[in-house]
Amino acid sequence: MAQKTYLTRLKLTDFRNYADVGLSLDDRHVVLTGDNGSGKTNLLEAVSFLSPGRGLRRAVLADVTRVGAAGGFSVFANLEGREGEVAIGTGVEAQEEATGRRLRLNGTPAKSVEELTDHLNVLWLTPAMDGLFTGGSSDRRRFLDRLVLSLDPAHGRRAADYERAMRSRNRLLSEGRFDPAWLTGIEVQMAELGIAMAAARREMLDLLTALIARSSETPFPSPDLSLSGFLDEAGGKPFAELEEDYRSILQESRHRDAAAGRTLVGPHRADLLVRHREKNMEAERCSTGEQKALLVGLILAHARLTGDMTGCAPVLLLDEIAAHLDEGRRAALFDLVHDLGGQSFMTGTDRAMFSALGERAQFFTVSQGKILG
Ligand SMILES: Nc1ncnc2c1ncn2[C@@H]1O[C@H](COP(=O)(O)OP(=O)(O)OP(=O)(O)O)[C@@H](O)[C@H]1O
Repeated sequence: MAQKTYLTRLKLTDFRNYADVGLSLDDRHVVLTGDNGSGKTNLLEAVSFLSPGRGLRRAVLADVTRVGAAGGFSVFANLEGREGEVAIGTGVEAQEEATGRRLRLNGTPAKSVEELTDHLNVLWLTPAMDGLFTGGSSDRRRFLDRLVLSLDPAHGRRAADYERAMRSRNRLLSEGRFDPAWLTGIEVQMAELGIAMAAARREMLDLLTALIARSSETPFPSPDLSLSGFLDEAGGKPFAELEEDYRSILQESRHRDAAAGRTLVGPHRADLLVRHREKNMEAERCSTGEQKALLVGLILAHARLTGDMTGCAPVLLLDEIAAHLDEGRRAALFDLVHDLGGQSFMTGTDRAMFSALGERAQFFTVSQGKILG
């Protein structure tokens, strides 16, 4: 059984519609109910700031600070983390909003937000992700990379370095500076990073596929997962060969890329393909309800994999998860979430929808930026 990581306290200052709120928690799941616009998703977003990145809304920091506040916001959390008790503080001061948020661990400034993953993993499912299968490939790629990140924290750095190298190559090509030594240097770096990124994605999907194959049946369909759009014929080729393949593709496509104004081949063009296994149908052709169920199945499988691989069950943020499920499916979902062994935060407008959780959850009512017990 994976170790449980859980929040024991959360305090928000000038965060979205919260001026100043504190919440004391035990290790059970957290159910937040309240009217539309009361602040439920905002609270989940605050918890998502306990992981690297821009949180579950991919927010611009300036939008997070409460309208009307003097400037800046903060999120403080105490948690029982992977390495024991830890106090996490993150936020920005008024004048820093453009530069990125600060992070303190036990009162000491952290070197980078990646250090958060030493203490916990936070995963989420929100209604904004409902269009994942029908929308553009960049959303699926971002989704895929977040899945990888929870198992392989170095993936974020690799992807950022790859993007940076690609941007410098694009700049050189667009300026017509075909300096072979310079371009080759960048392309070697892109090949190394790009193949490492592709390999990390593939490895995560292989692990997830194996986990799904050995899981017992649930009311949520099994997703079949694959990648396309970058070195699709790679098969079991060794890394060094793949790097050389990609490097020579880059070299040969300099003029084509210069004309296109972008790099046409690379892991930044890959796509996550999802199929509904039982129906043998692409996810984008499934009904809205089936797509949601597939996504739930995928997130739960990934949460389990994260627990298995890291030894720590993730904190799971499930926004409006119960809304469209019948009573039986809702109860089954709660059992599956509980079996993951972690602390989950769930939101909805109606407390009665969560009654099947019983004593497994602590309940709060959210009202106009206030939290009532
Ligand atoms: N920076 C901000 N300052 C003040 N209020 C904000 C800020 N950003 C968002 N809000 C407000 O916060 C309110 C609560 O939003 P939130 O998305 O948390 O609601 P919710 O309870 O999840 O509602 P729903 O059930 O409709 O999803 C919204 O009315 C929104 O306008």
